[in-house]
Amino acid sequence: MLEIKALTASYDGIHALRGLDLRVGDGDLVALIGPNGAGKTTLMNTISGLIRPDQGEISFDGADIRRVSPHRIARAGLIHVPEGRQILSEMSVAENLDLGILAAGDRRAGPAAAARQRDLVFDLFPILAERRWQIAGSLSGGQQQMLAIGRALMGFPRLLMLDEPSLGLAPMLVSQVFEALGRLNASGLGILVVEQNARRALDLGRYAYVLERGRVVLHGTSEDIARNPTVVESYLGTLAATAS
Ligand SMILES: Nc1ncnc2c1ncn2[C@@H]1O[C@H](COP(=O)(O)OP(=O)(O)OP(=O)(O)O)[C@@H](O)[C@H]1O
Repeated sequence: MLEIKALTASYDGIHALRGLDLRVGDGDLVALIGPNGAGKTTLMNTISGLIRPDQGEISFDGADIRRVSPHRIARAGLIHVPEGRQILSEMSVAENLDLGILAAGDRRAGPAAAARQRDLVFDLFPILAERRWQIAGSLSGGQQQMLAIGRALMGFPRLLMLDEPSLGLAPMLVSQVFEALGRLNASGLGILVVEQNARRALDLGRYAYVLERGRVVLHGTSEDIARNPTVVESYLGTLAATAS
């Protein structure tokens, strides 16, 4: 589904991605972990067309998307929930969800399919149904994250990319959001998720990539990564004390 080869990207000549390979198959749930500055956000922004790569390949369903605009990438079914959520805080929950339909473009199904998709979002996050007429900016951080995911779902994604969906969320809300991601994946949706907390990432994903300084330094099944001595020492050991 998503295939990345030898990808490089930079900011004003400073390399952020240095020859990165990654693959997300149909219906996979893949977690990206790594320290601050490893390039996780840059990778997501490059995949979704917000940053032009210097070199390398990015293909989605076999099509080269390196020079494709972000809205066309979303139309193809690759939808990005950026870090910081970026919901429209002056608009209601319902209006934010309706805007998500635009991402589907030509793939947009009729009103009946959109209504079914809205029901799916409300089933996944019942609080959004309760608050559908509320101004989005008045939601809690966790509810805003649910809205950001809900809005992305309204674009009928085939691969959903999420950048740190747990950032700033209370542990109970993290569990709710991750449980929702697990349910979506079980229904066939491909998911690529950046998660700062390695323990959570490995619990969530079936497959994981560890990024450091713009490169993949390790990848494998979550069980294998969780047993890797370097990961245990660098990520799990120190995080065990702070993990919720
Ligand atoms: N807009 C920017 N301008 C210049 N350099 C940037 C910019 N954004 C990121 N960088 C640099 O690119 C590298 C990768 O950053 P990136 O934000 O992709 O890492 P990350 O793994 O997502 O880290 P974090 O967990 O802190 O978000 C870092 O060295 C960072 O300082």
